[in-house]
Amino acid sequence: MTGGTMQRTESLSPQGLGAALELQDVTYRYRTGRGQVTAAGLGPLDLRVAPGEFLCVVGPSGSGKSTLLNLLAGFLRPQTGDIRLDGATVKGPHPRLTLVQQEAALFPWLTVGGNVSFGLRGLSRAEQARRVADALALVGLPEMAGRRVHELSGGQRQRVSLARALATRPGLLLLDEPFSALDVNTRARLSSELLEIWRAQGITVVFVTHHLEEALELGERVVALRQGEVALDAPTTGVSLTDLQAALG
Ligand SMILES: Nc1ncnc2c1ncn2[C@@H]1O[C@H](COP(=O)(O)OP(=O)(O)OP(=O)(O)O)[C@@H](O)[C@H]1O
Repeated sequence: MTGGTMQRTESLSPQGLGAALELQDVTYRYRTGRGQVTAAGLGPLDLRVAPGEFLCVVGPSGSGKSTLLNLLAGFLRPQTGDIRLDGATVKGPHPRLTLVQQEAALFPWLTVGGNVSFGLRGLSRAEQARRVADALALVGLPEMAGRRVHELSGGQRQRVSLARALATRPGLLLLDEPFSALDVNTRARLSSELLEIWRAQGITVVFVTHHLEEALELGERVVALRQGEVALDAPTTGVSLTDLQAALG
């Protein structure tokens, strides 16, 4: 583990939503159709992310970023080691964490509000309505609950996708290239909005991106993956673009 990340308690909001994440000796190797283990995958990986920390993960295509996110989200189970969220092993999709993907996967037959409340079944109608309103306000779409998804721009769809994730009040927000399909200006606006939300909510964030500059601008800390292993893990204040490029080879 590097750089004092577990001491960063000052970014915790009073709500203290952020979860602690810990990966210990995690490996995952893909198998061929015949069940033979390949060299492709991830690990062995040790990583700790402190409550309320904003970690960016970068790496070239095939370096293991999606594998890492799928492991963190509980969609894949590690073949060795342990992934713990607030001390408890992640054994599958977990209510304290949520994943926002590159393309907003919204249900076209539901309204914006219906999409945002989708993960809130089981809560009272009043609580669902409150959370939908709060989440849409957080992403800057306060009046959009009744709108149809097909009426939205790409940036608005991604905002709704983020609102849907935030409405579940996650402790850990996983983001997989969430803005890469958007134009440069929308991307910059959404990035700064995400930072504001993170500061206000104190959520732990793991943000995967191809863009090294984006990682350095957004994250408090950056992990660079290369062929499934950590090539660099450091606070972004102490890393230059050249350092990152050099680490990735
Ligand atoms: N379903 C799969 N079966 C076999 N190998 C896989 C599978 N998915 C990924 N891999 C391999 O595992 C390694 C890591 O892939 P992964 O998708 O995690 O990389 P990535 O960094 O997310 O790439 P990209 O940026 O292109 O999405 C690569 O060598 C890839 O070819």
